[in-house]
Amino acid sequence: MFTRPSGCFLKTFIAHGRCLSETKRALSNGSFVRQLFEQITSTYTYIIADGKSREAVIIDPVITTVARDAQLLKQLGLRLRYAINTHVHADHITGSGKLKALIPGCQSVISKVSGAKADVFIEDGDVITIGDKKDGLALECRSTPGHTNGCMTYVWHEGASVFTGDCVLIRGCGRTDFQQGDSNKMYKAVHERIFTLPDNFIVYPGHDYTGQTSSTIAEEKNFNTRLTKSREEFNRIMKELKLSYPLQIDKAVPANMICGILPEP
Ligand SMILES: N[C@@H](CCC(=O)N[C@@H](CSS)C(=O)NCC(=O)O)C(=O)O
Repeated sequence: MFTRPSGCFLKTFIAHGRCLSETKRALSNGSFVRQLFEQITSTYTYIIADGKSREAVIIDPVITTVARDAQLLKQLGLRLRYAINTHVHADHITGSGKLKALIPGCQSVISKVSGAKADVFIEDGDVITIGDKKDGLALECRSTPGHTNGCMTYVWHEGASVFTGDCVLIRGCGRTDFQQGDSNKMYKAVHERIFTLPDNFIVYPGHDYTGQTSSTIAEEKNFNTRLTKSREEFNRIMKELKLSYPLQIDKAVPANMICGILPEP
């Protein structure tokens, strides 16, 4: 049974006009989402905590901000169970390997399709649970290929929240021009697996380059500048994006295939 979420927005630290750490969704049972920002690659990391057990997961940690994240988990009295990646990132190295080394009991998670190393491999329809088996916190895994083949979107139904990684971004979407990128697959995945969620669900993206932090399904269904178009128009937009390659792509992709564990120099 789902409980009704009550909105609670608590800004904790602001730098350069951007909130670096913000509690977004908090439920009356103590469960919450904390959004954290990494400034070099404009990446969002999320801690999702189960209020009752104080167990937590982290989505898309970045290697350079692992110390910050580990300290916050400690301060909040949270036991990290899973470091989850939405996909094999091309712009930054994942922090999941480093978090595993720092926090005993933490396991890394990624989709099986990604081909990357991890402790736990997930597939479409799997549910990641923490806390009590019956009334703990549950994240549904939805395969949403297009940016990469192995992209997963995570749905926290009880918190009316969806973590879209580099699939749906606020008013935009992830690029589809490398790493098995495919705009047809992305369009289908978004319309069938993300835009079919209830309108009030909060969309938490993997990045934002314009200073925004979250959106909703209703907003993106109405105002997304790419995904509201026809499939043909969407394909044309994605083909003509002509973005330069991420600066760290050559070291990030190979490192992320092995959980962000860098070989000794
Ligand atoms: N300049 C950044 C890379 C920016 C970029 O390509 N972002 C990706 C997600 S990370 S692979 C993307 O999909 N962008 C979509 C868009 O429309 O901007 C860097 O050098 O790291």
